[in-house]
Amino acid sequence: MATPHLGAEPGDFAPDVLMPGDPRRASRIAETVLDDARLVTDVRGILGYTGTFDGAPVSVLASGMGMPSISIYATELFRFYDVRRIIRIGTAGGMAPHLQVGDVVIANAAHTDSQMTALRIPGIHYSHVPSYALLAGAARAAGVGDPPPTGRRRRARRSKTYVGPVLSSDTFYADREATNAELVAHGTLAVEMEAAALYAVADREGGEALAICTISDLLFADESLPAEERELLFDRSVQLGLAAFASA
Ligand SMILES: O=P(O)(O)O[C@H]1O[C@H](CO)[C@@H](O)[C@H]1O
Ligand SMILES: O=c1cc[nH]c(=O)[nH]1
Repeated sequence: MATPHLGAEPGDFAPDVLMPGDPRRASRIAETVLDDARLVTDVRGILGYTGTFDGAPVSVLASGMGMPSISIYATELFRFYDVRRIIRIGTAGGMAPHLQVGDVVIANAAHTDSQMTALRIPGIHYSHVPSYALLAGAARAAGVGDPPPTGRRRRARRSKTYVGPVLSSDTFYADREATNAELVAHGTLAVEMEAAALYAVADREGGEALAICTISDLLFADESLPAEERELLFDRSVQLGLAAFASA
């Protein structure tokens, strides 16, 4: 039975789902990473595929942009399709000054300016946190906490992976320098638009979730990638997400 927003039948989705915001990124992941991927839903242009990776079933479904959108898809996956784990494969704006475009942030917490989750439990400031097992699996795969490389490898600045809090915002075009400075002073690494709601939905539905975002813009340096390059920013985050699925 399809849901209002997904055309798939029961059993069409794997228990593990990768979830980029962009439907084109979902197609590229299905085409380039999964084996035997088949389209299972295209309602509203939100594309979903199921295939395998290293023999294990894996799905990829776009979330669209923003917390209302990802909340609908995550709820329907957990509630009606027996999905157990969702890893968001996103892009984000770098807030902390040590970040560079192409770096990856694994979100161990998500602050938010949204009312969606503030209203979830009256009187409570809800903590938006990921599945510890998925977080630990992704961080281990990324070598976070390992000793720094020595010798020649040390010289090249490759894409780096960080674990830290993100801001999940309802607004992409926000003029809030003072707020951003305070957030950075409190350890926030990057801004995106879905992780907090995904974490809250996973908690509510008894599932597990994690957000892994690639930096596509720098808020402090006026650097921003064009749309076609954002579409391609997923290699490292998908690799870490799949490793987290396999290890947890
Ligand atoms: O690239 P995705 O996964 O869509 O993520 C980021 O990009 C969109 C804004 O450009 C928002 O959805 C934000 O969270
Ligand atoms: O939400 C987002 C995503 C990418 N870059 C931003 O600045 N914000």
